[in-house]
Amino acid sequence: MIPGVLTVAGSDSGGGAGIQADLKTMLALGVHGMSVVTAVTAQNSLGVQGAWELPVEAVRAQYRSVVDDIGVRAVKTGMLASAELVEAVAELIAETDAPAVVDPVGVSKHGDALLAASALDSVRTKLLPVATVATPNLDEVAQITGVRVESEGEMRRAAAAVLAYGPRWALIKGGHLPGDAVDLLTDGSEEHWLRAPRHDNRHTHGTGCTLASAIASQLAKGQSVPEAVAAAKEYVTGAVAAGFALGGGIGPVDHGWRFRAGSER
Ligand SMILES: Nc1ncnc2c1ncn2[C@@H]1O[C@H](COP(=O)(O)OP(=O)(O)OP(=O)(O)O)[C@@H](O)[C@H]1O
Ligand SMILES: Cc1ncc(COP(=O)(O)O)c(N)n1
Repeated sequence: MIPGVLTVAGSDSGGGAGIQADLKTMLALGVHGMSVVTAVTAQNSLGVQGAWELPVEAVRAQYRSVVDDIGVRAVKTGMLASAELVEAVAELIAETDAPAVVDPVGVSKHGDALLAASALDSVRTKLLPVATVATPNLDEVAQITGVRVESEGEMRRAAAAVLAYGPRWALIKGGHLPGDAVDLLTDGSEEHWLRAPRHDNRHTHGTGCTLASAIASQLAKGQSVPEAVAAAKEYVTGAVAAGFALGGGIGPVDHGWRFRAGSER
């Protein structure tokens, strides 16, 4: 049976991040991708030109349609836009018997807000406690916990601050630090450092969404959290290496890099 994975996230019209990145990642990793759209963005390689949230009822209905009939082996969350949506999604996850990967998306690569400032408290107190793995980048760590990380050594303190809100595991993404692309995965007792060479490629739109969806896909296939994160890191590293120009700004990572390996693009 092909395991089903559900993404609860915003739509990126440019196809590089959000729901579109999630579904492409799921296809590439051999699971059946399903989606709950929380918001629609008008977005391209230059930034986010507009964003519209869906009513909470529309989000609940999509989620229930999928879970009640088809069932899910893992859930991934991305852009949730408002406190109301964060709380509704946290309640739905709490009722679901499947691991949840929470990417607490705050701002886009271009600095456009994808989460209201008034929703931060709901992320801390409602969403993080139901996460199996939380995957904040360093800006999100600072917003959520107040801990500012400027070197690899400080990532441990950031992880402890995130774990204090209750996720089972924290994956602190060091993609924004100079040097190797280093992430720290920990549950407070085990510690796994994931290190990959930094690819000098500006076309990295969608890295965070891709990594979180890849983790959810691997969990759905039955891997443990450390195994799933290691496999997801390898997938996102290849996708960043193959990221390509599209439009006039930051292009997307290549979700199909493994299909294209050895063939002409
Ligand atoms: N230039 C790069 N080369 C290799 N890996 C990278 C690069 N940039 C980011 N990564 C990796 O991509 C994953 C996502 O990390 P990042 O910190 O970029 O997340 P994010 O900030 O949520 O994404 P985004 O910056 O797209 O919003 C991490 O595993 C990170 O180490
Ligand atoms: C709808 C939507 N969701 C999320 C992101 C962040 O993207 P990422 O952190 O993967 O680059 C985005 N730009 N747009």
